[in-house]
Amino acid sequence: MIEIDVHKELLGSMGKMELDVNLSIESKNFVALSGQSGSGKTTLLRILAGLENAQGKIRVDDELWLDGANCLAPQQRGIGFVFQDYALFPNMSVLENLLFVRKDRELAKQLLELTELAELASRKPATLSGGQKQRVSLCRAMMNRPKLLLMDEPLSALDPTMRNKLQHEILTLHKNFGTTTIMVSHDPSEIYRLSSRVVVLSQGKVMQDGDAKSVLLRTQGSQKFSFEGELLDIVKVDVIYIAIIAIGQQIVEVVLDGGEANDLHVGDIVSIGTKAFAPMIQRLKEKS
Ligand SMILES: Nc1ncnc2c1ncn2[C@@H]1O[C@H](COP(=O)(O)OP(=O)(O)OP(=O)(O)O)[C@@H](O)[C@H]1O
Repeated sequence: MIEIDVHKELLGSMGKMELDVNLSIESKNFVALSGQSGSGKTTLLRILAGLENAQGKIRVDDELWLDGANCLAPQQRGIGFVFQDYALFPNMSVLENLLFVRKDRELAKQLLELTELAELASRKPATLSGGQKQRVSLCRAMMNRPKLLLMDEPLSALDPTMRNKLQHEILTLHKNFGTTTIMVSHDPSEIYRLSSRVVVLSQGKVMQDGDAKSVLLRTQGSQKFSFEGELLDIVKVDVIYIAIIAIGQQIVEVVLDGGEANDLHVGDIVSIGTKAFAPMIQRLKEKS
């Protein structure tokens, strides 16, 4: 069990902001940490890793990592940290990067095989692709068999196919090693696939905390589904209007009646939902 009760005054974009987080996390859980930019996600991970000071308490099983002024050094905490930018040692080979953490060749071999990196063991990071580098940093983080694995948007620089592959590898390592994992992510499908719990921060506070379905699902009432998107254009074709809407990486067209076309403006954030077969479109936020 990880018990976190930490406070720290931060300098947010709108002035002072209090990071104030109180969470209990069951061992072996996979927690996704989400929230807008500047909400305090990275700072919370850094406090857990011991890379940043804070007031309060962190207890991991029977160890106190933080207790008022007493702070356990990062290297004594049994954590693994995976950063967005890989943070590998450029002058060391893949294998040397792993052995730097712990001289356990057996474990390094096992990790490299699990992540299909065995062939690349003697290569330097500069000769690897982004996905391969991130796998190496994941393996390196597992080398000290961490109690707590912290990952700060580890897959955000990768293309969707590579993300998908690494999501499976992350889950395999998380399960095989019995780690408790906290991963910062903004990607709903990634969060849904990987996590058993989602914590959403806003302005340094926990705003939502629950399973992925209850936190992420946007459908309400009798709607069969709904997506949020940005209205890019309204095009008149003969007597009908067509809304062009960007949803994530996709663009869709929805037929509007004259009233809807008059009411909506390019730049509005809208939701597209359907009851039975008729799509409904509603403005969520007017263009500012
Ligand atoms: N040591 C610090 N002292 C004071 N303020 C800090 C410190 N570290 C970060 N901040 C501020 O705290 C706020 C939260 O930063 P943080 O990096 O934790 O946000 P985040 O949720 O990870 O954002 P992003 O998604 O953009 O990475 C920011 O406004 C940042 O400038």
